[in-house]
Amino acid sequence: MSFTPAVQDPSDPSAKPLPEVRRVRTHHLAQAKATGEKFSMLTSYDHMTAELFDAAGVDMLLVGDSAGGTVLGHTTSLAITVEQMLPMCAAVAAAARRAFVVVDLPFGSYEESPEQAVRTAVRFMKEGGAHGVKIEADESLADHVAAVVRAGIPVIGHVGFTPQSEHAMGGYRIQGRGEAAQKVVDDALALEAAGAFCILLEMVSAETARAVDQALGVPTIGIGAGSATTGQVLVWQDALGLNGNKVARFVKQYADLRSVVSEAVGRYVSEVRNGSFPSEEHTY
Ligand SMILES: Nc1nc(=O)c2c([nH]1)NC[C@@H]1CN(c3ccc(C(=O)N[C@@H](CCC(=O)O)C(=O)O)cc3)CN21
Ligand SMILES: CC(C)C(=O)C(=O)O
Ligand SMILES: [Mg+2]
Repeated sequence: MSFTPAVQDPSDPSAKPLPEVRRVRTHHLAQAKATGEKFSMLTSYDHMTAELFDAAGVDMLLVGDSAGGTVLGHTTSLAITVEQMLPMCAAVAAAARRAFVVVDLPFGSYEESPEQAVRTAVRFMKEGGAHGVKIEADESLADHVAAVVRAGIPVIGHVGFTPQSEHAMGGYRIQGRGEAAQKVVDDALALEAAGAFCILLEMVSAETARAVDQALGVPTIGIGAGSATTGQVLVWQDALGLNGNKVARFVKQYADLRSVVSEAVGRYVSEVRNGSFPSEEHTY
């Protein structure tokens, strides 16, 4: 998405001072669907990656509950709490100049009632500085989404494979195959009717994702959902090759940060061991 310049080469001598950056807004994402432009989303859980990804032109930053795995070392999406995610959200929001910052409502923080969903979403907007929230929901939670929307909070509805329901779904499985495609379409339509400004599709066939995108007026974001969606999202540690675990087939690795970091840290360790660091120039 290109409505405002996002990237500038700092070594370009003809570069003008950075213009005021215009924030990505929900209507820009709606426009992108209308004009056939694509937009990018990447997760971020801290200030420095948020600043980097924002400056590199990422349109939306997601403070995902995937932080449970990538930051806290959990093996499930179920354990991370609101109290753990709030400071991550605040750190990302403080760094994002252009990107639209979305935070996941974690498992257990929105299912009880529309009131609970509003209360949690308000905390992320107020204390976390988020610009919107993402809620894993099907048709049956549409009234929770509607209540959050009524509070003036932009909501992304997350359908298809929803990791917080992994036990109910029988594990990490591709959703919406064959006859199950209609359920994904119905869930997405119900969340759109509830006021969601965007629908995220996780691990559904490209065919199902295309059907959902065509059925909806609002834009879609995909992860493991093919290329028909208006936006794409990946977990940053997966996309940049920092994740040492096996990553899903939908991940493309744009860098190999593990080898960059291992090599650099290895040199640091050996220079400390052999006394060559610190040298004169790093000494007062
Ligand atoms: N680091 C990380 N990356 C993610 O993409 C991610 C998270 N964490 N946490 C929350 C959810 C869970 N996600 C995942 C994680 C793994 C698979 C996976 O292992 N998929 C396999 C099997 C799919 C199948 O055939 O049913 C694959 O090889 O793609 C899928 C989605 C996506 N999200
Ligand atoms: C994988 C994305 C969509 C997510 O929900 C997360 O990072 O938690
Ligand atoms: Mg999530």
